[in-house]
Amino acid sequence: MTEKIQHALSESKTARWIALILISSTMFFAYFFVDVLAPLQELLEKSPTFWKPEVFGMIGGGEFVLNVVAGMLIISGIILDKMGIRFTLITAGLTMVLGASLKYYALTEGFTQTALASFLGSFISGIPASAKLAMAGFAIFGVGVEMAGITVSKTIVKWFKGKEMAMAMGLEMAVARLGVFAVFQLSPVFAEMGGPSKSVLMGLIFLCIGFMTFFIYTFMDRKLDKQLGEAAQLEPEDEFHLSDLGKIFTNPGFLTIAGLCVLFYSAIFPFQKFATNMLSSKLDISLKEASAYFSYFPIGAGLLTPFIGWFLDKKGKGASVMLYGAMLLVVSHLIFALVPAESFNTAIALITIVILGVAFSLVPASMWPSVPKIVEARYLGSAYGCIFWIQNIGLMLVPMLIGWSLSASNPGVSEQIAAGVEGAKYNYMVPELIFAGFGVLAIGLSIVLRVVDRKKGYGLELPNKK
Ligand SMILES: N[C@@H](Cc1c[nH]cn1)C(=O)NCC(=O)O
Repeated sequence: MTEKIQHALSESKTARWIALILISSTMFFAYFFVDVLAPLQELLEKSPTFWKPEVFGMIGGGEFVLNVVAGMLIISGIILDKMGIRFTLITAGLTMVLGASLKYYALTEGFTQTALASFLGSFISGIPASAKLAMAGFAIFGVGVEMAGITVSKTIVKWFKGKEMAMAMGLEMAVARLGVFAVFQLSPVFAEMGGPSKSVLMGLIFLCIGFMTFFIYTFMDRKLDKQLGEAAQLEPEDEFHLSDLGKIFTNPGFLTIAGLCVLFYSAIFPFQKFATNMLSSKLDISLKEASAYFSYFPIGAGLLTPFIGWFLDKKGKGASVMLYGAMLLVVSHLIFALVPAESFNTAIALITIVILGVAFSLVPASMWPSVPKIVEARYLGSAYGCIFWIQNIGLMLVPMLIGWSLSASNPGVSEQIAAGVEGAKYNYMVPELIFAGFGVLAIGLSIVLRVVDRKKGYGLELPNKK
């Protein structure tokens, strides 16, 4: 058995990195689609869609509805542990393409003429028919993207455990963040060519390419499993049981990391949806320019993440790094909230984006490789599923909260924007203070995590590389 492991494909550096490139490429396209409408908030507020900030926030949160309410993320984790990596990757890829196709259809002219559009427009008149269908499509896509995320994490553990695991996870996230960079650069350009539906169509085409890279990877995965043979087969007592969910939800390390995860990411991903409009309002610049500035946030974070991962593999200090990330998160959101528009300029905006980008590399780089240290390998997929489920509750509700708080703290502005009033813009102080509040709570939980780690001996401060 030892010999089999020694000759396994995962022992070849080249094979490991090829596997990583293939699965990361899909995540590039998936993250592109996640934020494809983010730079287009103001366009969507106007004709023909008329999506107010609350509706825009609801669509953003809608991505996570099925994962949270129907428990799809927990089910995805169980599917992963029971059915394996190959089956789950293909299912995730197809689900993303299906959901994205629906979202695209919702924004086409063709849809507005259909009986479905009349039916969807016949109830809850504050939410346009296009928004309702787009939300349904995005919710289906959301099941796929989260299923893909947990499967990719488990796949990286399979190939890199005991080797360059944090660095590999960091690189995967870097490639995914490049997808966010690309979308903030390209989505406004595509929208100029044919409106928001053109941007979504391009995102859909990219997702089809992403499905192909997942598919190609499955051949490597099959080969690795064949080579490992019985070494890869779990003993009956090692199999995943439903009762393991109880173990996950009573594990103090898991609960603290999950809490930290929902707080931290609630101040990042929902912020991404509103950041273009916030920068454009605060700096008084066009959406295209604001979107281009903001694109440096994911790319900066992405470039730094593998280096932080490399450091964590060599030196450890994972729990402390999460604390520093939470601190930087608070600093950046407080700058966005409290520096008045008259003093806020491009330099301050870029410096603040860099601070937030550093936070966005410190926390993910240390958080995801920490999970295999606190749970057993046989239910690792379910543990990732459960963490993402808790995270998705925040990602579902926070965009709605932010959209609502933006409208409530700026009475009459959305009506002015829809009517095309020159110079009408939002003040983002209240939403930014809400984001900073999540960061403060995340600092508290990072401190708790360090205490729990010391008490339970998870080794979160130890290097990953043996
Ligand atoms: N929930 C996942 C994937 C995701 C990205 N945007 C919305 N959902 C996640 O948080 N992955 C970890 C990361 O740091 O990207």
